[in-house]
Amino acid sequence: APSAAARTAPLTADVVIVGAGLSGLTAARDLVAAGRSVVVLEARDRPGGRVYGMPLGDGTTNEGGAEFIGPTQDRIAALAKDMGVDTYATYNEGKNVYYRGGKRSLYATDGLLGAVPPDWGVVDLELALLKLGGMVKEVPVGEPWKAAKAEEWDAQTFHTWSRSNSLSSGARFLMDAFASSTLSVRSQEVSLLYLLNYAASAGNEANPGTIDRLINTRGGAQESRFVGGSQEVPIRLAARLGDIVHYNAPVRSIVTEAGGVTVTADGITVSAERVVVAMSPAIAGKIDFSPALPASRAQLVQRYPMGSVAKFVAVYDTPFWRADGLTGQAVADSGAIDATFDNSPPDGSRGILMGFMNQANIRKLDGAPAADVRAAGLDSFTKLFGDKAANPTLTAFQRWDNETWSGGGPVGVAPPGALTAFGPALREPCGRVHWAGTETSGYWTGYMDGAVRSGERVAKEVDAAL
Ligand SMILES: Cc1cc2nc3c(=O)[nH]c(=O)nc-3n(C[C@H](O)[C@H](O)[C@H](O)COP(=O)(O)OP(=O)(O)OC[C@H]3O[C@@H](n4cnc5c(N)ncnc54)[C@H](O)[C@@H]3O)c2cc1C
Repeated sequence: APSAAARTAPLTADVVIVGAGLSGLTAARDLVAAGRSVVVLEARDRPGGRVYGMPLGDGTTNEGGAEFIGPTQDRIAALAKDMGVDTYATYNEGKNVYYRGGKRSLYATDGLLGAVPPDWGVVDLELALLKLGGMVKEVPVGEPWKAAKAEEWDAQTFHTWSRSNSLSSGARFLMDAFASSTLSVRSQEVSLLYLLNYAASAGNEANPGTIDRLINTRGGAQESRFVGGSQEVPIRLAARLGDIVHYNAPVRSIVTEAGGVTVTADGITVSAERVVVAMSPAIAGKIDFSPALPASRAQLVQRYPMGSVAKFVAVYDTPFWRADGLTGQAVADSGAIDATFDNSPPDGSRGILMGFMNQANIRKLDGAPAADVRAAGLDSFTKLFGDKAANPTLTAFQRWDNETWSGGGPVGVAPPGALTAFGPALREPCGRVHWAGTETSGYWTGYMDGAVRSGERVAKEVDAAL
């Protein structure tokens, strides 16, 4: 930690980076490598932002925020490799659990069509997804507002589209579950164009994005995990950057004057040529800019809300569901948890179940005492995986919707009308102020990979401008 004197003396650098999440840290790495002097200001007392190892209470941690990495996520993969953080396969042997209308059933994950839930609505669903997949191909990655049908698609929610393109309650439930489990919003809250772009972005320069790559475990975004937890990546990167990263330094104002910018955080002021704001639009909206930002940017931040997400985990002596022939993955239409994964360590030396509490489910528990959250989480696990789930040795819980410096998660989600009118303001620099963060990425927007890509893009942008 910097000394008190260092914290009060004004600093000077070529570039100030606001935010030590993956996007800000990556930008810092590349700008330092380009020979620029950099100061990183981070509001929290730790690096990583939405990547966080939540304490289990016994000295170990489990992923409380971002967790998985999958194929075509090349930039986070390269960064992790550089940091010496290995990956291992997400546990995916056996059957998944489907819980709908009070009925629990099991389904295979390795069928001809992949993991298809046992619901009469799936035929209907597959037809709708086929149509959706065709539309995904028409979206220019990272510039959805340029799609030929952008206006039409941005004029409706995914809910509106899913109701006019399916008849069965099963297909509708599964499409809502798709929005909920990928974006942590209700389908009513998200623009169809945003969702299409999200799928278009689930790829790389050689492999166009697909809905399957977004939702799948095997072959998709949930395929692998990081040994030691995803937080190892930002922790090691921040350590490598050393004392240019200042913690407990929430930036309050950014003033642009003729010769440069002055960035003021609690206890520390930095003068620089350029500033990179590396966070979601909604959280960037808390910073006071002088002169005021152009209206398109000032209003974008009012139209890009974060999803509502939390993770609940329970620790058991063994991953007992594996012995029962289950992957530990489930989809549910009721209870506090609507999707689950096996979050056990690589050697399976103990069992850890993770449940997502998304959108309305987590809002119901707003302000609830810890004991009530625990009871609601264990009630879900028991319904899905049986009575053995009722008696964990430890539980832990991390909600994001009331985190001051995240405001929700996993990502900012555009409602109808936002992308077509304000989308370009996501990345367009405002004078000496540049923007990073996963929300600004073309490929894998919303993911760690998108955050890293955005840091790499902004570093080039700033280096060229200096
Ligand atoms: C529950 C959950 C599950 C997820 N699962 C996955 C997953 O499995 N795989 C995946 O790839 N991604 C996942 N994500 C998404 C992933 O976490 C993000 O895409 C990525 O971490 C975003 O990085 P970022 O740098 O863009 O933003 P952030 O991580 O939000 O970083 C922004 C940083 O800026 C700081 N900050 C904010 N305001 C200020 C200020 N005024 N002054 C100084 N500092 C400030 C914040 O504290 C933070 O450290 C998940 C996210 C959540 C919440």
